Amino acid sequence: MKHRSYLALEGIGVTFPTPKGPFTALRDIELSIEKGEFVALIGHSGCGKSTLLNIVAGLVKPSRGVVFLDGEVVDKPGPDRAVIFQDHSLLPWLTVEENVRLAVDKVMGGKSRAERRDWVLHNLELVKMAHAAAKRPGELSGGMKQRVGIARAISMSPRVLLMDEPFGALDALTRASLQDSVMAIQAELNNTVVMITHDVDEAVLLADRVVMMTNGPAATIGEDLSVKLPRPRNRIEMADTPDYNHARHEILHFLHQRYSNPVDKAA
Ligand SMILES: Nc1ncnc2c1ncn2[C@@H]1O[C@H](COP(=O)(O)OP(=O)(O)OP(=O)(O)O)[C@@H](O)[C@H]1O
Repeated sequence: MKHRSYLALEGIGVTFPTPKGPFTALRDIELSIEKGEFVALIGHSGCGKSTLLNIVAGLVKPSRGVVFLDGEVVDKPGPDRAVIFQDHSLLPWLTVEENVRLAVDKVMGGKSRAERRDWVLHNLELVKMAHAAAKRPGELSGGMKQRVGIARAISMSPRVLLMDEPFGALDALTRASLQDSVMAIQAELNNTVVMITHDVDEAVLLADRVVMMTNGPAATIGEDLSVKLPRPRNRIEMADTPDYNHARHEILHFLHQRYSNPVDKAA
């Protein structure tokens, strides 16, 4: 029997019906991700990254192909695939603790109230937000809200963590601090992660593999680069190493020479 990876996207294609006729967003996507791998997905705006992530989340149905997770076909959303969006989507009328508890209650229904509370606080500690457990989202900065969003996602112990530009709305310093936290959490939990990013440095810093997508319509995977940098990674020490610069150069070449931004081409 064929070996299938933990997360396997096989022959994925997506065609959307539009008023102007069918629009093929993605074609022939083949992607195999092993358990514990951190994969960054990069490509120009509109190439279909969110569509691909949403297919794994079960929010969009592919027109062709199948997604397998741990041997099972993915065809609907489920708590085994937690999604973190750019917009944290916390409920404003609940406290930080209550927001995370909503997710925990979904997956730990059989556990006692005290056990669930401990688990919520443990996850808030992982993202360094236990001190703000009683606060409401309106009292938090953007970076803090995103930390709570991460706690909510990992508290469900998902099989796959899906992140759609999770730090896109944050300033550079806050972003760096969250990237460091994500690396620390990853070192502890070894989650399987697929993260969309537009940031080349972020992709190289965080990922084991950087999957680069061609421009749409009918976008597909153009390159799949292994990032062989040792962990733990330190952004300052890494910046001067040949391996870091090589990975960065490969991605920049792909994005700005082989598949330059379609908007620039049209100008
Ligand atoms: N429901 C839909 N109906 C029709 N077209 C769609 C639909 N969803 C997405 N598209 C189109 O599919 C293409 C891919 O969209 P998608 O949002 O996945 O791109 P993206 O790479 O995530 O973009 P960005 O980086 O700007 O977020 C775009 O051309 C978009 O207009």
